Amino acid sequence: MSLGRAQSIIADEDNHYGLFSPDLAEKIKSIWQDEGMKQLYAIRSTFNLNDSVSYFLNNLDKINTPDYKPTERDLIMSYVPTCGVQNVVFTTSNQSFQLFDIGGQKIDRRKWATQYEGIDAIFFCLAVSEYDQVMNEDMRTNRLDDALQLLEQISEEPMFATTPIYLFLNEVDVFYEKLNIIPLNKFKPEYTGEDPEDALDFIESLAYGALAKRDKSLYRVYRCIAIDTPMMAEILATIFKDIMKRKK
Ligand SMILES: Nc1nc2c(ncn2[C@@H]2O[C@H](COP(=O)(O)OP(=O)(O)OP(=O)(O)O)[C@@H](O)[C@H]2O)c(=O)[nH]1
Ligand SMILES: [Mg+2]
Repeated sequence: MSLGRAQSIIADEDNHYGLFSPDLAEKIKSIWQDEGMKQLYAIRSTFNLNDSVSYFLNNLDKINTPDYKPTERDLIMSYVPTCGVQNVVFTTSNQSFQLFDIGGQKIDRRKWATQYEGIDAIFFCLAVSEYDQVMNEDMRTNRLDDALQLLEQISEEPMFATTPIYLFLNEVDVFYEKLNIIPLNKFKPEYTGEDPEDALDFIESLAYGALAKRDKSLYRVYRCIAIDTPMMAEILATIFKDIMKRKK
């Protein structure tokens, strides 16, 4: 029955954008409840499905209304790939900051380094949960290996020799959830630990390895869940204080 519903959703291409008809919304909800779908969702990383899909499908009734206005939470949960470089100016603790948000996709990386002389800090976000995933760009390169290699490259870039790097080991929640289904040693055979903490320590040790040639005072490592706003507020407050202290 679900297969028939799925096929009719795919065929109904004209109604994929904008408000879904009640019939289409019901079909989507019914498929989302399907047992097979639950099993498929548990292995979503094998086909690079975004982690916030459950959030939006669980909230379909709220979203699929003509006067729907996204909440702050909805915006945090949405994935909008950064194209090129986004320049954001914001104020915190009476201090203005300029942030260059650089897309992590390979195509955006060509613009790196050459433009960023004289910056006060680098924020590097590494998704620890991506240990089993490949890059969309080539469907081959392991995402964790790629991120670690890029971290090492930035860490050793002469232009950033005195720039502090704040490394976010992000998506710890997804990482813990995933470990039960996809063992870490399947992708990192050298990992011999047993519990989730060992696994995170192991990933952290890989990150320290990538930063090894850098003076210890020039980087800080944080484990985090970016969608946990209070957690991020606390971490970022510490970081912005640290940046200001370094500038004095
Ligand atoms: N569960 C969970 N989801 C997260 C976490 N961090 C980010 N996400 C989700 O992952 C997606 C990340 O989106 P962005 O922050 O736009 O991604 P990005 O890293 O800037 O990606 P690019 O712009 O392509 O480089 C969003 O759907 C977030 O809700 C996390 O710690 N836990
Ligand atoms: Mg982005």
